[in-house]
Amino acid sequence: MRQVVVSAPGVVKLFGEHAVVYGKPAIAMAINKRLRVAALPRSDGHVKIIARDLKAMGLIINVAGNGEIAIETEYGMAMNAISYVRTAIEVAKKYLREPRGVELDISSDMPVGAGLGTSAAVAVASIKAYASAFGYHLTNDEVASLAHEVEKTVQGAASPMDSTVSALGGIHIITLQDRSRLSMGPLPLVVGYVDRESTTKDLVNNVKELRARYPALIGSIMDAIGEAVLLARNALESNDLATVAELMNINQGLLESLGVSTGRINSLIYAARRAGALGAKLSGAGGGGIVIALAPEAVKEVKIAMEIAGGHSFPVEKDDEGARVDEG
Ligand SMILES: Nc1ncnc2c1ncn2[C@@H]1O[C@H](COP(=O)(O)OP(=O)(O)O)[C@@H](O)[C@H]1O
Ligand SMILES: C[C@@](O)(CCOP(=O)(O)O)CC(=O)O
Ligand SMILES: [Mg+2]
Repeated sequence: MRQVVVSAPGVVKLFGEHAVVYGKPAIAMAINKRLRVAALPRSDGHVKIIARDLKAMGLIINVAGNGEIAIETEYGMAMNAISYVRTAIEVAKKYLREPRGVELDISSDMPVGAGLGTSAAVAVASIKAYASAFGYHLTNDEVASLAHEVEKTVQGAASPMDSTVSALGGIHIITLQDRSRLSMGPLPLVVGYVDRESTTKDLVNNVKELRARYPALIGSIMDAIGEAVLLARNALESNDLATVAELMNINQGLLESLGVSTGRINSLIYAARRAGALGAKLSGAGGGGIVIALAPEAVKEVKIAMEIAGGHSFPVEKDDEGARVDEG
């Protein structure tokens, strides 16, 4: 029995979120913020999940007459919160054909459910940690496709974007069938974030409903997002940051028209642009959550401006390494 610790990076979506679910390309980058899963095999066959970053949901506290305290959380909410990890273990067990018990202890550098791809990172790290704890070596390609299965199962419709980039690291242009790693210089991004009320699953579903109501119109918006992604690829590869930033602003306008931006997100975006960001957009499913700002000359100013506008903020860089065994 040995403990194994695996980490996987978070993912910022530079271009193309939502439209990627409908077959358009998207560009996403692994960042230097990680989620870690320590896996320890158990001989009793039980799966125990210690999720240190999840907030207790629907807390029920019962204090008896004798002072004894019983604490519960609302069952359905707790099951939802843990659904990615549970499904990751189910998928890994099926793949390894040898169900075994494990204790998973999860901790993360990132806000949960804000657009940094933590659902994919937790699936990637849990699958790799579970397999490694029992002596199986899964390649990061295998982990990527298993984690995509997890995202599809829990989210409903899900692209392979976050699962691929978290497993492999670096920056990739991705479609439903294909991916290619981009080679480019450093990209100085500042993340700002506000709380997100909805999950990615709900936001993807909102866009699906909008598309069903206005198929041609939403189809053209998604075509335009796809076009922006292709232009952005060229700009990134030729290190033309001014064009990258301009395309980020255009992509933001298109996301706004898909109904996934919010007033608070827009406040951060405009604050970042006023403070010197060349481009800023929401990143991920939206509905709150994170904004990314490209500010080569004004990282500090943009960080402060987004904080004054009511967000939390931190700079991020590209991480070329994907999922890795850190210990064990
Ligand atoms: N540290 C964590 N521990 C356990 N589960 C996590 C953790 N981080 C994320 N998750 C899972 O991922 C879900 C958030 O996924 P999602 O709504 O897709 O947002 P995002 O992927 O942008 O962070 C959480 O509700 C939880 O199920
Ligand atoms: C909206 C979407 O394009 C990205 C969602 O990213 P996140 O879960 O918000 O980090 C959905 C997907 O690609 O599966
Ligand atoms: Mg997610």
